[in-house]
Amino acid sequence: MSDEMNLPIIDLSGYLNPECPEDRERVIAQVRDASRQYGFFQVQGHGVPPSLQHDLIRSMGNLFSLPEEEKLQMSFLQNPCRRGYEAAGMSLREGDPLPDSKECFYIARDDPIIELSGFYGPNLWPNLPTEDFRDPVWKYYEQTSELGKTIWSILLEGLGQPPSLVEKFAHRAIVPMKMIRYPPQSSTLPGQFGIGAHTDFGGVTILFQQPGKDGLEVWHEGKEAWIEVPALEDVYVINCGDMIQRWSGGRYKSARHRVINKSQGERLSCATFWHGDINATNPLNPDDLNSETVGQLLVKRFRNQYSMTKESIAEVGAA
Ligand SMILES: O=C(O)CCC(=O)C(=O)O
Ligand SMILES: [Fe+2]
Repeated sequence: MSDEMNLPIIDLSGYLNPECPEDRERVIAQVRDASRQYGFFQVQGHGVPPSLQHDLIRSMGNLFSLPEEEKLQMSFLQNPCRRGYEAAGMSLREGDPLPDSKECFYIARDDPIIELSGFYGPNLWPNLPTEDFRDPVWKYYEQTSELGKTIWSILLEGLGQPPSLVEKFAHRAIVPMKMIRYPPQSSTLPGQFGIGAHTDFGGVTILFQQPGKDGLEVWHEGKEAWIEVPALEDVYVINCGDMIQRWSGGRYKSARHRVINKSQGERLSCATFWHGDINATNPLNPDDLNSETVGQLLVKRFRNQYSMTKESIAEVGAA
């Protein structure tokens, strides 16, 4: 069941380049209200150039059209830092009848040395000319990573905190980026989702939908309805993950969402997840009894999917 509701579109330029103090305050209030009501909102005036968004789409096309065999050689399951390729049909959520139809490619911070169970380490890059993938994708990563941190500052200000509080958990922030391809719905099985209903588990998600390729739906608890989020040119979808919901004492929501590819052909999207430092605990409430860190959350998420050793789990302090 869908509904007439729309997620607000917020113009971030009032925060990034304010002409008067009211501009910033307006954006902070809009972000706060949307995060309370929906856990989701859309933004324009975000500063990521459209040309870079187009370069990302082109690069993702180059990657996903590589032969399946070559993609499988980059499997993230064989990579010590969980970077690389996830084939279609590999994610099955509890309660879903069928696995997701999506295929993905993961990158993250690029560190020369593998540390802390691979949460820090080098990326894996496909064998494509650098201008056809690595350069534009990295540029895009850096820009959306910056945007993620800015959104965190705005969210913190909405809770009456100074924007600089973000620096407390941004020393070597964990920021994975997931490039996603959804096959045409006609080539999926009946009842199969592009990505089944889930909440994001961590911090801020910066989601880019290929313009015109609708498919994202967000659950509105109050109305008990799925809100369709159109894929608009130069507009990002932002949402709060479970960690934000917890850190904010429930003031900001982490809303369930899913993807059913509504376009005729394939659909591309890209999610940058700005979580925070691996050992970060709730900066809003040092007395929070649930002091789960970003690293512990990540381990929880991954331990079913990967064979993580006891030692590597202990390294990030997760029993
Ligand atoms: O592709 C999309 O529109 C949403 C992706 C998503 O929800 C996720 O990767 O967590
Ligand atoms: Fe998600």
